[in-house]
Amino acid sequence: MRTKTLAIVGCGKLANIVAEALIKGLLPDYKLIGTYSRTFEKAENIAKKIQDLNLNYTCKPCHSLEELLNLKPDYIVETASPTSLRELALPALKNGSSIVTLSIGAFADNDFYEKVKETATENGTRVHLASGAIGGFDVLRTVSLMEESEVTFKTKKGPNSLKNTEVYDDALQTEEREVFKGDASEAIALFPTRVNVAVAAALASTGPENVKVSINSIPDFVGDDHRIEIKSDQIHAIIDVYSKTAKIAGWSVVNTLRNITSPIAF
Ligand SMILES: NC(=O)C1=CN([C@@H]2O[C@H](COP(=O)(O)OP(=O)(O)OC[C@H]3O[C@@H](n4cnc5c(N)ncnc54)[C@H](OP(=O)(O)O)[C@@H]3O)[C@@H](O)[C@H]2O)C=CC1
Ligand SMILES: O=C([O-])CC(=O)C(=O)O
Repeated sequence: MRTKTLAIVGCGKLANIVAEALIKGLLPDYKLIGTYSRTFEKAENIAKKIQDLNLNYTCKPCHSLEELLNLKPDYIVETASPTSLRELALPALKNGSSIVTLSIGAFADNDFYEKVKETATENGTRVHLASGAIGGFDVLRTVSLMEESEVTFKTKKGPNSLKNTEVYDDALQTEEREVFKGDASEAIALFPTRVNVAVAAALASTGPENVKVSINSIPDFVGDDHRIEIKSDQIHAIIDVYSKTAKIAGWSVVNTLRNITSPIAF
């Protein structure tokens, strides 16, 4: 398979996991040719790590999305935010770049989701939703094809990860509480960068307005636990993923990129 060119948008913690995996040789089918982040130095940091390898290509830190798109990467890894995905998806897909994204919450907006599908189809490009901090998209999608189902999504978080949201108050440090109950669209509207996983599970199954989401704050809880349950006439499946940190989400991008070029796809 021809080597694919790759670019990264949003050069924070998860992007660095992807870059380190590439440096370790885990993404042999890709050349990382460009980086872009709101803070230029962060794009430079990753680009420098690649340049220091003295490979036969250049990794360019970009000052704007437009500059990055001009590099015409085959794939763009988006590890910035749902707002960033909204900004880049259509221009990237029209530019001939497929996208691997973690900011799946942006697709809770059905009009945007449909426009993305249409644009990708028209331009022969694709959007890959990385599994992030959850998994089981295969079983969710398969059951949804088979028959009607009900899907619930229950998350446990520590109170500190809810700071700077409107549900946070200091009492959460000592008392367990359900801080949100609603559907996946309402959840991402309230927590724009914290429940991409709920929208991802919903898109893989019954849709953001049909998946019932519950978020529970537990004192001293470290990490996140996401429990997805799908029930239909024939199937009852539970996908429960605890992660101490969000690193699994960065690794899921590496896994997705490997799957794209692998002769055996999972
Ligand atoms: N699906 C999933 O399971 C998960 C999804 N996520 C998603 O992944 C994203 C990245 O997570 P993480 O790496 O931990 O976060 P970080 O904050 O460490 O990194 C995000 C980076 O993207 C940059 N950025 C933010 N907005 C924009 C923008 N509009 N244009 C360009 N750059 C931008 C940030 O700005 P700057 O350069 O100024 O620092 C920062 O460097 C999260 O926002 C979340 O949406 C996260 C965890 C799990
Ligand atoms: O890390 C997690 O558990 C989930 C997360 O941030 C997201 O879905 O945006």
